[in-house]
Amino acid sequence: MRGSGTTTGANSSAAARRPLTRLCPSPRSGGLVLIKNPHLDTMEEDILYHLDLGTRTHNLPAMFGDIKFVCVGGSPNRMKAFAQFMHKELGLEGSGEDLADICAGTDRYAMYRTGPVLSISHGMGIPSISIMLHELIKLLHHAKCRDVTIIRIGTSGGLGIEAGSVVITDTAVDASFQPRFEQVVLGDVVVRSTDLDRDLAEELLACSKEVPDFPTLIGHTMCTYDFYEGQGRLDGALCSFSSEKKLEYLKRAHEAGVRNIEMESTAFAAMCGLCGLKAAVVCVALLDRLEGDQIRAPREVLREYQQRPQRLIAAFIRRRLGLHPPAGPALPSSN
Ligand SMILES: O=P(O)(O)O[C@@H]1C[C@H](O)[C@@H](CO)O1
Ligand SMILES: O=c1cc[nH]c(=O)[nH]1
Repeated sequence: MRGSGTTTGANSSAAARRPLTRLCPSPRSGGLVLIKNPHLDTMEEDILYHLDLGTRTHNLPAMFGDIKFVCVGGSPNRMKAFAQFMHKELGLEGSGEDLADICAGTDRYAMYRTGPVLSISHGMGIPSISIMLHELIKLLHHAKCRDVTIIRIGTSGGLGIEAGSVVITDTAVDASFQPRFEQVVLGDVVVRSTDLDRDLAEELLACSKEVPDFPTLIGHTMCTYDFYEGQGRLDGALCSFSSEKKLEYLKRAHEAGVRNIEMESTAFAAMCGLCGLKAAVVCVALLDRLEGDQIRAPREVLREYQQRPQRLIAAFIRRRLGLHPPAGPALPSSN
């Protein structure tokens, strides 16, 4: 049974860590989403402010109760393109071009649904994805969704892999290569596990055989709080280290099993894992960070790279729904 984490005082040593037991999950969820907040039961209404949805204003079970796949990614346009692509891949009526943004009342996040698939943007970085996930997980809970699989489809910097490769994360690690997510709660550091679903990662790797025109691999994903110094880049507005130190760090990451670097996976893995959601992270590498820092590939090439995780996830969802073998060579639109 997973607890919600261990705590340390913000300045105390690791030895002082003690388990946080008050929010332990029930082991029997029956496929429902597990909410680890006793206060929610006492609320008459829950306003999902950043999604522009709420339990009084919307019939969440009717709107979302049959959702089985949730896909998240940084960019609103990418997640719209993914929903439209999935609409075609599922053979649903109409072109899918007119799918409406369910969160149109706010410009924080964008959300689209097609069939049993929900596609949502989360912005850049842990604070942004964390806010979205709090509200999304509560939405799935209020809607009484069951057996939901959630996948982050993103971009990343590769480590020792060819640009355009797709990495399925087995373990999300922090910038010290540890499988943990640290969140400050009431001044204490709460440490949460970043386990992802191994079987799901293997299932996705098996599906990658259906999209053989790019390399797909399983590896650790390093999650950082910044794109520039935080990822060992020499090209930010600030840089406090040498090119030798940078390469030494990235090589150590590679030796620890890291194959790509992005900015959301530890928070995503920790929050989804604690709430009983089967979760995966699938990101394309836009460059090999052992070869440089700047993303130099032309926009067209980058657009095609971004479609790769989408195509893999489409093959996975089709397979799960029994819509196998895959349809023709459709491609997501250019976002
Ligand atoms: O899902 P995306 O492609 O936004 O994820 C990565 C990590 C950061 O959010 C962003 C940095 O460019 O890309
Ligand atoms: O290098 C990269 C590319 C995309 N996203 C990241 O976080 N890092």
